[in-house]
Amino acid sequence: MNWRSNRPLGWQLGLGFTLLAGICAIATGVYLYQVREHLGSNYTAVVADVIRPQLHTVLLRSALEEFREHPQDSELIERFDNLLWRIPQHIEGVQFGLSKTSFTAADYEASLHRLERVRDKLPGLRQALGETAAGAPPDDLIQQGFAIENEMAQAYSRLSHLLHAEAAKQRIVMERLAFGIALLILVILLLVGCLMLVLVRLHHQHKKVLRLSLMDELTGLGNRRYMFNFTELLFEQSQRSGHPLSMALLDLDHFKRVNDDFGHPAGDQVLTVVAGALLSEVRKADVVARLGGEEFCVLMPETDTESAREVIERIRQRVESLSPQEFGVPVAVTVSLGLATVTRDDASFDHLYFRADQALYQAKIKGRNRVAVDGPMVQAPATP
Ligand SMILES: Nc1nc2c(ncn2[C@@H]2O[C@H](COP(=O)(O)OP(=O)(O)OP(=O)(O)O)[C@@H](O)[C@H]2O)c(=O)[nH]1
Repeated sequence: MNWRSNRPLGWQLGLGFTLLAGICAIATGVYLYQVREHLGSNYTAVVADVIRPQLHTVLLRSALEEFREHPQDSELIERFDNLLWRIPQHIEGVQFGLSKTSFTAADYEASLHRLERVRDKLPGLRQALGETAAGAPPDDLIQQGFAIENEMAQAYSRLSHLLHAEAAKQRIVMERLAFGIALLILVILLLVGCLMLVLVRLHHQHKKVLRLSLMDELTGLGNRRYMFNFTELLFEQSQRSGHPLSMALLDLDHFKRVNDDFGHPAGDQVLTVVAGALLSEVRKADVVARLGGEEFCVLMPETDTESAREVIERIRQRVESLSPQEFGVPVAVTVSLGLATVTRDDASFDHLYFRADQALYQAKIKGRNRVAVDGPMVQAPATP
């Protein structure tokens, strides 16, 4: 397993995306700070304040045109008077609205100056209106009225341009902001995706490490730790249910000679072939492990001594029948096996293990290549 090379990958991915997300967050923050002034201004209200008086400018002009035809029309005089009354109110509204925006005074100073002049001229226009109403010719009224209308038209037109330019800027700001937020969301999604990927990989690696920590690398069988994972459980189950549990220990005979005569790699090959043979002779429910060196173990749940003895005898014969071709070296390999089955006297699994080991010892000292059961020998020594 390439455990070492995967660790930096997860670390780099995490760091890379955290940095990217951090940079995006900082950039968005700085940008938001910069555009805050634009977004904070209430331009919509000012636009209304400017458009309304622009309409009154038009009304003023058309009323003045009417005065040429009907100077003493009382309805016209009343309408005109009403317009004059509203002009200062609108000027105040515009002044107030502009003060709430982020415009600097320099942006709208000239326009406000014109509107101030309009306000100053209004009393004179009112007086001219009164004189016209009293029967005087409307020339003075029309002349003063057009002068005021001209000032107002220019002032509101400049303000209108200013607001249009600002609205265009605001639109760009909003577009960039939307883009920035979309980018940020994308980065966050990518970050989450990558983190999930890293977690999945770590989970797989964890499972792999766990599996390898329980596996014998040479033979692919479980190792000593793997076997001890089962022992307590199987032993307790057997004690509780009263069902038999048998344990066999298998040890290769004179294995040292194989190493000495043909080298360690040949010895490894012999161990691997024996492990395969061992595995092929047991049931799926049995637990097979290599305890270390040339020693193996088979745990057989729900198996009494007689049945277990048959199994391990079969294993012994199978190993004995393996050909030198299968080992890759000219050797005849035999194994000795010790068997023990759980009894009422076994206080722990260790005791069962001890008895199986004792039986194995018996098989060895009686001449090897044989099966020994904890207690009496069940198989005659094989021919030397
Ligand atoms: N090739 C190989 N040899 C191993 C491995 N583990 C242990 N051995 C060898 O197995 C041999 C065991 O030798 P001994 O304990 O004397 O046992 P034996 O030669 O089988 O003799 P008996 O068990 O008494 O029949 C030693 O030479 C160890 O070096 C392994 O993984 N690969």
